[in-house]
Amino acid sequence: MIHVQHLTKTYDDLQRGRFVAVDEVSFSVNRGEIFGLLGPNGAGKTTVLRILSTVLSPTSGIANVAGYDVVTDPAEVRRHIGFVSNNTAIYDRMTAWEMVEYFGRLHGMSASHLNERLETLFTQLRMNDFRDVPGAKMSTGMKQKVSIARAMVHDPPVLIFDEATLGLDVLVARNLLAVIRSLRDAGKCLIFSTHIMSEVERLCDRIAIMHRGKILDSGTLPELRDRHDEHDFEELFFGLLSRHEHADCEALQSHPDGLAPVDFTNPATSMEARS
Ligand SMILES: Nc1ncnc2c1ncn2[C@@H]1O[C@H](COP(=O)(O)OP(=O)(O)OP(=O)(O)O)[C@@H](O)[C@H]1O
Repeated sequence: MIHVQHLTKTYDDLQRGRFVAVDEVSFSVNRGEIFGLLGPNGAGKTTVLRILSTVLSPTSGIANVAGYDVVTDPAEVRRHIGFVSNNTAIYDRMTAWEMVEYFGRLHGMSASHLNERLETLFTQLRMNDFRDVPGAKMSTGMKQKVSIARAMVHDPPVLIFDEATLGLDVLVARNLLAVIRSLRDAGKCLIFSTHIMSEVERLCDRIAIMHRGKILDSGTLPELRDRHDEHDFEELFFGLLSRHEHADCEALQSHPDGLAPVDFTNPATSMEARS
């Protein structure tokens, strides 16, 4: 369903010059699978997901979604995906029902089909008790459900969740993870980015660990544990990042203006091992 090969994105940054945000990234995601992209802030997760959703174009490499290339067939790609992030704007004056209906109309759905779909979605996501509540009066949990419903209204086979649990309270985040699991069980292809280790541990069928634009390793949790001879996922993760830092550091030794290594024992480093 999703095939990414040697995907690279560079930005021309005023401060950093030519900056490689995504560096030769390759992975595939199948139907009925949750693929987790795990990495600290700035790893390049959002950039990959924005390329997959056709918002950004790649500098090089291939990204194919549901059989369509993101560069040559962006409209078809958009028809086959739904995108959920943590900062989707919710219109204050529209009710939950109106908002999801509006997005269905944007996808060109007929009135009768749309009505049927809304009934199914509102029941599936348990949104019926707030279908007439306007955006301004919604809780964070309600807003997140509206974001998911409008990403799913056209019933896309691929769903992309970019740091979707960020800022949600524990209960709402837990409900969201349950929704994602049920979508996987219904055969959807899901890609889920986060910096929270326990979320990928509990949710994802396969995991790619990203750092500074590169995938350092990927596989199922048992595969990763075996390969690194480390059962504790947190240890495994930080060990992998540290080894990458040291390798980078050695490569940069001849460059006096090279980047300093990140101290992963420093609490300011943005990773979370939420239980
Ligand atoms: N438009 C841009 N111009 C220059 N650099 C950018 C731009 N967008 C992103 N970057 C840089 O690319 C790198 C990857 O950013 P990206 O947002 O993809 O990371 P991320 O893993 O999603 O982290 P976060 O959770 O912080 O968003 C970062 O160093 C970021 O500063």
